[in-house]
Amino acid sequence: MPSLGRLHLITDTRPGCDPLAVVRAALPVARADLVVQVRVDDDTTDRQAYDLARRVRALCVPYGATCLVNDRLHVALAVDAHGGHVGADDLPVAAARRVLGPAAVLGATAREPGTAARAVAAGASYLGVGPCHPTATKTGLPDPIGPAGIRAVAAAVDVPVIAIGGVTAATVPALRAAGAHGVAVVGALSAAADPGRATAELIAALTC
Ligand SMILES: Cc1ncc(COP(=O)(O)OP(=O)(O)O)c(N)n1
Ligand SMILES: Cc1ncsc1CCOP(=O)(O)O
Ligand SMILES: [Mg+2]
Repeated sequence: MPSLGRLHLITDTRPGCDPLAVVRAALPVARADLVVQVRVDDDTTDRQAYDLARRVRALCVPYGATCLVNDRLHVALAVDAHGGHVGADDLPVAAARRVLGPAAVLGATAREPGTAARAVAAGASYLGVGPCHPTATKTGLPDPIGPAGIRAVAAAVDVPVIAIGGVTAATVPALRAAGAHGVAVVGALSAAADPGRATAELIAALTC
């Protein structure tokens, strides 16, 4: 399995956002270090999710970037994405691995070592761990776990840990020092005035 990119761009499809514009800006900067996770609102139709995922995959491939689909693994298969990401409200990791097959990239959400270890045992290729810091992007989240939470999970598993939740370029160094392989962001890129420059700042923090 190829190494996993360090910067995970999670698409923001809220009103006023242009997810494809952000992806187009990030790709020439992050190239193969970019993972684009197609995440849509719950009220988005499968057809809309399919159309977005198909276009994201087509943009990613020439740069060697990875295209994943959040939650909707049938859409991941339909567009021949590189894999998917599941959490507690999605297919169990073992079932997701059966759906995607052994070669796919499969991410799972965890926030403590026990869940993390079980997800890896069930077939997760990487873990999305958080929320690390406060975020308004997703509601109903548990309390942030901070770099200490990342450290506890990273010590318990041998797959890449991707820190998520309130991540900015300024918070990357502490998350990396705690053991994170990379980070996942929504707002740091979707709300950036210059997503290309914001991508460069995140990549610099991830690779220095
Ligand atoms: C990299 C990464 N980590 C965590 C999540 C959250 O996934 P999940 O818990 O399934 O919640 P939703 O994203 O489906 O609302 C993620 N998407 N990516
Ligand atoms: C989907 C998700 N899961 C945990 S936090 C989060 C949203 C992260 O968004 P942001 O990077 O804007 O804090
Ligand atoms: Mg989910």
